[in-house]
Amino acid sequence: MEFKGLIPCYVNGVFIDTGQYVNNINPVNGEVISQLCEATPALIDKAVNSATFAFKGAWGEMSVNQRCDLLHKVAERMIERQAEFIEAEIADTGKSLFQVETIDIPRGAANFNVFADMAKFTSGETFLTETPNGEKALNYSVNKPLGVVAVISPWNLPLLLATWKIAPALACGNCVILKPSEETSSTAMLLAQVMDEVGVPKGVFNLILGRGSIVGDYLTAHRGVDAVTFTGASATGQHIMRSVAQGVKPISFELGGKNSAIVFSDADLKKAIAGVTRSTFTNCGQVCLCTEKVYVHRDIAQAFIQGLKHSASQIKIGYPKEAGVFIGPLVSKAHQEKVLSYYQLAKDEGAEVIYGGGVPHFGDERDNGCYIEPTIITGLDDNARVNQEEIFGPICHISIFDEEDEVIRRANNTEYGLAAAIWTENLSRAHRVAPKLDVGIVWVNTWFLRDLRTAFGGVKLSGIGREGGQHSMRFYSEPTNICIKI
Ligand SMILES: NC(=O)c1ccc[n+]([C@@H]2O[C@H](COP(=O)([O-])OP(=O)(O)OC[C@H]3O[C@@H](n4cnc5c(N)ncnc54)[C@H](O)[C@@H]3O)[C@@H](O)[C@H]2O)c1
Ligand SMILES: N/C(=C\C=C\C=O)C(=O)O
Repeated sequence: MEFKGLIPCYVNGVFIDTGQYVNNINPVNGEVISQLCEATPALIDKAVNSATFAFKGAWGEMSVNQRCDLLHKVAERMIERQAEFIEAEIADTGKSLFQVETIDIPRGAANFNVFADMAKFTSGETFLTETPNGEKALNYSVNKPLGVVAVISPWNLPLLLATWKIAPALACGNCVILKPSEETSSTAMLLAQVMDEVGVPKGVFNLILGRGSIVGDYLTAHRGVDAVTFTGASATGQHIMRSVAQGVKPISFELGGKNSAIVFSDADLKKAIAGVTRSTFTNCGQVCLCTEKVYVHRDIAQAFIQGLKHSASQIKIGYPKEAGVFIGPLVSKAHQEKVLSYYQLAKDEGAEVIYGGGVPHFGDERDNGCYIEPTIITGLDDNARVNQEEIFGPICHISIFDEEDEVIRRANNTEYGLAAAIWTENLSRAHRVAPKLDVGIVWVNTWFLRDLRTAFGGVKLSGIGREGGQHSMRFYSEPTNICIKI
């Protein structure tokens, strides 16, 4: 069935035009490029029933090796079709070709390979028990899947963040219902096609599309959903927590951040400038791990600030496929307005704008898009709203510090706790400072360098739980301990 210009849902192995639509906008020029088919409550019920049936049937009866072989086939087919995935991701997000072909799509496929391998080597535990009164027993555990898992993903790294959850959930034997962001559903539809092509049994993977406040809400509260894994804003996470409370369902949350980069006087200045440029402006600042607060030691502050300003001025903004373009537009008009409101707030709060602060003028269709200038500001107090609230755009505030204990306290002065980056050539200092930062992830002399076996997630308003490696295996399964008297 051809869905010209439509992005259909995918339920129980069938692509479905629901007859109610949400526009999909190209953030480069503001034009409608397609329409996603918004799921109805009846279709969501059908998705939950199909997933439950598959969980108890074809998928539940499949061996780990058979399941994981299929997931490797999904990754293989995604790579075969990567050109289509690249086109779709760029159409929805406007992000640069460089980013999509080096991060978004390769990681989308890698997530399936890594967790398919991991599931084959994940075991239970065994204990031979001898009690004080001489009884003996064998204790062993078996890991069982949760059942039907709702995956709700954001618009900033659409394919990467959806498959970061789908892959381990399926590898552990669960069935999945994916609700991607209504801003970026195209690669999710391609993923459904790939699942269909490689023969993932119907009902194992389902795709329901539409607005989070309507479709997402109905899904998370659904009695037939056994667990929810969510990546998105902290406020949305709070709402979902209330929805799942009734059923006391397992939740895994990757939420917002207000991340610091700390540049010590003994940093390699060139590396630090390049690193903070990447950590602030990658994906137009739309990565939960991005830096929005920079603390630089007084001794190198002026050199660092001039260097970062020059580095920001070299960033090429433009069409996604234009040679040398590092960043494109923000994802939507609404998000552009949100980020611009923080640019204005910073000025109202008395910030000094070192670089940027507005909207680039192209003199063509891009002026109808959602572009924004990379921006560097300074001069605000740590407790200013701009230094406390997540902006999720290409902006950082630079503060100067003198002492190590001072900067640790200031970097921790936030309700979030996701990530931080430390720049220092003194590794004793790095090992001393990193554990004192109240975050889930610390990078030293690098940023966003990822080993998928490591714990990924945050504390405080940045999330609940960890995913990655065995952390994912543990979240997407439940152990049953069995005690046999000997
Ligand atoms: N910690 C991380 O790994 C991580 C990664 C990416 C984005 N984020 C955060 O996500 C935010 C930006 O992404 P966003 O705007 O898509 O977030 P969002 O919370 O608005 O939306 C995320 C997803 O939740 C859905 N949703 C919205 N309201 C819902 C509801 N009431 N019930 C169920 N689902 C609902 C949306 O449709 C979307 O699919 C930022 O705060 C960013 O920090 C965090
Ligand atoms: N979860 C991951 C990245 C999250 C990025 C947030 O925007 C990852 O790299 O696995």
